[in-house]
Amino acid sequence: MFLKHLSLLNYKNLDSATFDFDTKINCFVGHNGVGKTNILDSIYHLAFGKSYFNPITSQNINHDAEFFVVEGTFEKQEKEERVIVSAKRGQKKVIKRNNKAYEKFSDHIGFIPTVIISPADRDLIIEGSSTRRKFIDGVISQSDNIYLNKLLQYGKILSQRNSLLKYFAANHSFDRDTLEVYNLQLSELGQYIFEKRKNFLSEFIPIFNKRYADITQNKEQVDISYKSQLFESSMASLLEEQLQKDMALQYTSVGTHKDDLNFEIEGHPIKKFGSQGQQKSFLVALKLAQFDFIKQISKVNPILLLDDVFDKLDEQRVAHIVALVATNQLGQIFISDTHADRTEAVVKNSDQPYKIYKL
Ligand SMILES: Nc1ncnc2c1ncn2[C@@H]1O[C@H](COP(=O)(O)OP(=O)(O)OP(=O)(O)O)[C@@H](O)[C@H]1O
Repeated sequence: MFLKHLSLLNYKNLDSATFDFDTKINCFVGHNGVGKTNILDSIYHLAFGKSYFNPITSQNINHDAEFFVVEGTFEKQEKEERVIVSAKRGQKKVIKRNNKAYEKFSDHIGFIPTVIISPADRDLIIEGSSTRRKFIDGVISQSDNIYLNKLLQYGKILSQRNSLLKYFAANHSFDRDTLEVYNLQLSELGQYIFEKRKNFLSEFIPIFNKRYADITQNKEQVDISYKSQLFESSMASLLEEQLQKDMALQYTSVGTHKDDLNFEIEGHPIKKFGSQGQQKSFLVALKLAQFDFIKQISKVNPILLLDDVFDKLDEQRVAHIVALVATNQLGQIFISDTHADRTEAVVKNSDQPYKIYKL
């Protein structure tokens, strides 16, 4: 699968641009702030229906414009697929595939398998648990639409249950039957999400470990483990046990929305004890494992977006990625970089066809 053609209108700082891409390597080079990352992000937008960097749609519209349009023509299993994402200020975003608008954006997720490696990935290590939940949910959802829909349903019921708890507090009331309806649904969905995440991680972690060992030549031992309250108790029992606390807090304090991942190096949290280089290797391994996992399930090479990696990674890690490109393990790749010479040297080295766009 590859992106053949991209056209942008008023997407962030890009007023109007069109590209005809190579099926292998495409590089965007230019000074800081010219819009290289924004081009990669527009491709991400076609795949996920939102920006990787700024999920607020209206902020992706050029400051001086009323709307943006991103249009991509992909070739997937020898068929041409046209995806258009457009947004107008004050209106709902529209995503179309072959001229037909999606009713549910979630139906589009996974259609254009895509992985991004970016300096912003650092949030996965330094930020709170929601970034790590989003990561695993994103990887699973790209290959499992049922999971994505259950996850969305869970979020909806959770917020309804929280509203109910607030209503009880505001009105000094309690209605066990109504609460029970939410508990039942939340328990079923939570249990499903827990099982899926657990099974996914049992497959994903060995892939990740292998990628980390390849990048670092087996230098140190890293690990990912799944942290969930559901290991101790079923979702239904947790909700029951914590009812008094939830009533006092006026929100649901237990469930899969509290899950997290432990990222460790030699048995210690990588956030506190990993060097910068080890953290970078960890993140690249995580993303390449995402690539492998999606490829294994979808049977196509995901599009790989490499944002600023040459600037932010050291030589050894860059050499590793280039070697992957050279051995043709990857599919179509988009690279952004500030140094034209460096990019050219790297991609020439890979012996693969490429195009360089100077912005
Ligand atoms: N909605 C918007 N309207 C106009 N400009 C925007 C909008 N959102 C972001 N920008 C601008 O886009 C520019 C950043 O573009 P981008 O991140 O793609 O740069 P880059 O070429 O990748 O730079 P670097 O090499 O520093 O990463 C900034 O100048 C930013 O202010």
